[in-house]
Amino acid sequence: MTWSVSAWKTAEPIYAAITRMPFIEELMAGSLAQEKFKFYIAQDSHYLEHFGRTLSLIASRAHGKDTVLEFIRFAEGALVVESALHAGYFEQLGIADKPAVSPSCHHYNAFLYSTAAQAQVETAMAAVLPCFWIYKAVGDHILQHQNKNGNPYQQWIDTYGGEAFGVLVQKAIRMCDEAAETCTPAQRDAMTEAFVTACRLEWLFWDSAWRLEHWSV
Ligand SMILES: Cc1ncc(CO)c(N)n1
Repeated sequence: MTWSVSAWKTAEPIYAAITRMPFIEELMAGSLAQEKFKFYIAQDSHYLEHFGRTLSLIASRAHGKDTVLEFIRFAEGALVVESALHAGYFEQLGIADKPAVSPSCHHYNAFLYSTAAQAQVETAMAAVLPCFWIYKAVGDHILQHQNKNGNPYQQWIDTYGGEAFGVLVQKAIRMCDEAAETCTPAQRDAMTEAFVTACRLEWLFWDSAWRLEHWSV
């Protein structure tokens, strides 16, 4: 069994829980309160900036020029393409200034930075994989089950459920599998642990938007 198949199996209950989250169910129905989506998009624009920086840090540590180049392109995608999507939403939703980073957004980015900086690079690659794979799976899940009539969040759904994002996700999965082949069983376990933690943080990110999370002090 490839590393990615076994990692996904381990994380499957987390993915299943994500598809049942009220944030995702209401996004799919188009009934999600605009306030919650606004909170999500504003935090996600913080997230994507740091995610892009994390990807470039991984690029600099990757083995092999092809992997370096792929991660440079991923970083560019996160910073340029996705921030354009957000700029559109910022205008549409009337978000003037970015709010302070929420605790969960901070936590997720700090996990990615510390893993990218300190863990073995294969583990760092596994830590960023859910950012691709969970979004693709959620995008596909929504496209399959939704009623498309006038959903105000259709652009978001089409971005992650679409073909172009799917190609990137397949590349990210393949590079992790190739990296895992060079690892010992203990190193593969470390990759899986990082993957599962990031899946939990994906859950937390949506949950924090649903709760309009803020710092208590
Ligand atoms: C929190 C989060 N994870 C993953 C993605 C997809 O890149 C995103 N936009 N936001």
